[in-house]
Amino acid sequence: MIDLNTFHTCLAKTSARGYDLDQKQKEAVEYGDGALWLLAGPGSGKSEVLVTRTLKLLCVDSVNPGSILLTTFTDKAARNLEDRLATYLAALQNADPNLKDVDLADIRIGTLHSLCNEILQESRYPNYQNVRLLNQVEQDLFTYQYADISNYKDLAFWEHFNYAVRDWYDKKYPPKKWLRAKAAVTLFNHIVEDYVDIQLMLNAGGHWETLAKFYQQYAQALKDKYRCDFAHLEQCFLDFITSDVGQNFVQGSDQNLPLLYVLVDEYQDTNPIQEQIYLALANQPPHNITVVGDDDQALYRFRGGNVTCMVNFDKACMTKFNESPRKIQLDKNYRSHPEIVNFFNQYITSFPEMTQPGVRAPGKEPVESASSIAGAYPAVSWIQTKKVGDLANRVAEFITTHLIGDKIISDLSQCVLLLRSAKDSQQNAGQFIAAFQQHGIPFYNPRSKSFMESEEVQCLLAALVQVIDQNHTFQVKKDPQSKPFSWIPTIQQWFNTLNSVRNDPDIATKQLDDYLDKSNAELPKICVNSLSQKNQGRFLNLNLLEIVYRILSLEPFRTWRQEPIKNLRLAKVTRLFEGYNSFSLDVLQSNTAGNYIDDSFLNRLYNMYVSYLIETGIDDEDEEIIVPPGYLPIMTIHQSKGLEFPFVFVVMKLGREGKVGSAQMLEQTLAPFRQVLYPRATRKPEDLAIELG
Ligand SMILES: Nc1ncnc2c1ncn2[C@@H]1O[C@H](COP(=O)(O)OP(=O)(O)OP(=O)(O)O)[C@@H](O)[C@H]1O
Repeated sequence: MIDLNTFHTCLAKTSARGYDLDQKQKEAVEYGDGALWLLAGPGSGKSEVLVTRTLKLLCVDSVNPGSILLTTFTDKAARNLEDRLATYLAALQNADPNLKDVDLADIRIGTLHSLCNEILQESRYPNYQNVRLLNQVEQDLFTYQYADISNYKDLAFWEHFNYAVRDWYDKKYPPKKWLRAKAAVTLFNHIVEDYVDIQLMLNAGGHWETLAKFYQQYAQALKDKYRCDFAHLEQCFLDFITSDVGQNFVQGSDQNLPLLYVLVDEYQDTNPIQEQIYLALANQPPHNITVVGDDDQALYRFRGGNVTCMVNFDKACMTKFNESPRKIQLDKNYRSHPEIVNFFNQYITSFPEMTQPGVRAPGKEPVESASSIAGAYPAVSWIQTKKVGDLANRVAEFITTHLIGDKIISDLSQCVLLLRSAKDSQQNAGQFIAAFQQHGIPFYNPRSKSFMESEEVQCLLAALVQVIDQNHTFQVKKDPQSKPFSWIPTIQQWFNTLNSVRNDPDIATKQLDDYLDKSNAELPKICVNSLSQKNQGRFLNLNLLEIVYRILSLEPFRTWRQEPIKNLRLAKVTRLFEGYNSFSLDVLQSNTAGNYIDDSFLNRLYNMYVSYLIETGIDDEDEEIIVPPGYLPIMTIHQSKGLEFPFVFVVMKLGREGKVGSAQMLEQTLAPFRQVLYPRATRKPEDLAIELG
């Protein structure tokens, strides 16, 4: 294989990384056997080090790729690791043809969920046989349909867990069914991910006991119906890995190589059950586990990420392996101007809560500036106004007169505007968009419209409703209290959007018009005619998903699907229908006379599925954003993760830092029920630390 010096020299070439690693980075790459705890500051090259360490194992130490598991928090980050590995390996293979047999395809690389699923299937683990893995939407639908908690209307119970209920405005009444189902999903996921001892919760009595029983019913329903959600996938994997069969997997067998190295990126976003999994995977001496993360960049608390795992990795190793990990702090920042680094150091310790013992990783030194960016200019400054509109105007003026006027940037895509939400409503990006338009600043805001507000999604849904509900019966549907359903105006809005598209002379809608007219008249007839065919009764062998596919094959959807953002959204609707379809609830049915689709079918569709889309909204945070030249991008901090910009505007409300978020409330209230690996402190504030460019 290749020797260490040649390895470093080759990667430092411009054809690969383009710079040599510093001493601490190299130390981390070269570290031998045992647990390694890499505490990294922002822009300190942590992913770079993890990738280089993996390659060093492969190319210098000749470790078989099949013995390495490399994981991170999101699919996007996993793809990024894969890309870097492939680029650098190609450079190494060029330098040394002996490395040509190193095959990255054999590394187990991906998010933990994807790896757990893959390994359990490969190993044919009996408890995970013939199980359908539910995605987020399917878990919501499952809970709505099969979890008893969704029908539980006890006001005192929901008040007790009110921090888990989103958008519950009228607290005089229990939350509506969809809000209850969504809150239940949050609570159940946390129970599993926080590694809660359900017996402790049962013993606690009162609302906790009620919750524990509801959880047990939900977990049983999953089993009975051969479904599994992501949190239970992790639990199942932990059971597997700690079983004899699982130990065979870790130690190697005829079927697979032993798992010798576990490397985890973004460890600050790990949750307690994942922590258990990683420790179990590395349970064999010499415990080759490397974790990399920055406890000041824990962004995914709302998805169950729990920064205490990163902060206490030493305690976890001591408890589990009776050994301390080697701690290396990557404390040089290669990305930002020294003034930004200074600002960051002060900002992060400016909250009293962040200086409490056990809240940040022990002995963490301030970040040192090491970037080549220099110059005596105010690298950090702020604009403070009372009204958002004034702020938006000042930002727009700053961009036109200073950044462009003084030639600080050569292209708008070198800046980014970061907001809590990029939606174009007044309280979010709306006033910035107005100010940019006024100042002639082209902007790129792919998430300006929420998923459900976008033209293509509304048209697709309206077209589907038009096909199956030709009489627009949705307009007169009433809830159990005989009040019109709150989602009716939204469906009407979809129709307004569809009609304006159909009336637009510049958009080709002939195919769609024909299909809608024809299917409208024919669909119920086909349903009723199938009565005579092969005992199909009044059911038609056609489901909603097939109608969705049909609509998508017509203009204007064909053209829309050529546009990446629209295509992503349309594909997502299709996936949503696939999820709905998997419940086998949507068998199309007509009335006996064959002139309209049966009401019970429509009621289920509207009450369960359409109201889900409308009331809970769809999250499209994770899609990759590619910023086009010439445009100023607007995005959320989560969307910007992994991207670099020379100039960053961060919009924040002063004073919100002390607010306790719902995820944090969950973390704190569940803490007494958690199975204790070691004692840990929890953080008080929302702890959102962000890096300026
Ligand atoms: N030793 C080094 N010399 C010069 N540049 C470096 C060095 N190490 C890292 N960099 C550069 O610093 C930047 C940050 O690297 P990388 O993206 O790996 O950091 P990170 O710690 O994962 O970032 P983040 O904090 O955003 O997660 C990159 O542009 C990288 O090329």
